[in-house]
Amino acid sequence: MIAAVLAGGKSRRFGDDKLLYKVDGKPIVMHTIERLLKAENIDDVVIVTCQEKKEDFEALGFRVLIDDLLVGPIGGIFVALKEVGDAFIAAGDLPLINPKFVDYIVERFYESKSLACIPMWANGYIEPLHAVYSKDFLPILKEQIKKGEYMIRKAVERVDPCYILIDDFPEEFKESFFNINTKHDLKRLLD
Ligand SMILES: Nc1nc2c(ncn2[C@@H]2O[C@H](COP(=O)(O)OP(=O)(O)OP(=O)(O)O)[C@@H](O)[C@H]2O)c(=O)[nH]1
Repeated sequence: MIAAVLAGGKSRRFGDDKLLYKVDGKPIVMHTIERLLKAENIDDVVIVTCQEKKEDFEALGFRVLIDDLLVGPIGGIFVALKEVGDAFIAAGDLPLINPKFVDYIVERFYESKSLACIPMWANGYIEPLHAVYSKDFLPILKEQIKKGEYMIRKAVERVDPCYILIDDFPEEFKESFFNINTKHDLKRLLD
């Protein structure tokens, strides 16, 4: 399966583009990508970003898809599924993403035959940017985007997704969801 890394965000909370910010000599997005490529079920990575950042991300050596909807992550997922079919969708700012957990989610997706396989916390909060979606989810995304309803949760609730209860997993799997929003979040990575 292809992993599509969303990289069309504004990084308002971070300041400059957080995905290109270097930690240990490597852009944060490369930390995410290298871990994704360690997953046995991931064959390759594509990056979904806006036209202006195309070259910056191409320089990393991966295929870049252009998202010109720019309506938030839901638009990035739409572009990815349209271009590559079923995909593991990951935010670019997940430097601790766990390859074994990624493999587990992909396996559950194949077994469940659902349109989406999404991790969920016990309080009902979902992690839609660390999840697998089927290309058959495209018409639902299209309708939601057309309506101006950009919350991924709303699209997901229209199908019967396979939810994976995160709380049942060990700490190293939970770390997979640690994401960078501000410069302060970098501290945990560097510790
Ligand atoms: N392709 C694409 N990716 C997006 C879009 N919006 C956000 N992303 C990506 O989705 C992931 C999560 O984004 P956020 O951290 O919530 O948003 P952000 O815009 O990057 O950051 P803030 O401006 O601080 O909210 C990041 O990897 C973003 O690059 C979009 O419109 N298109």
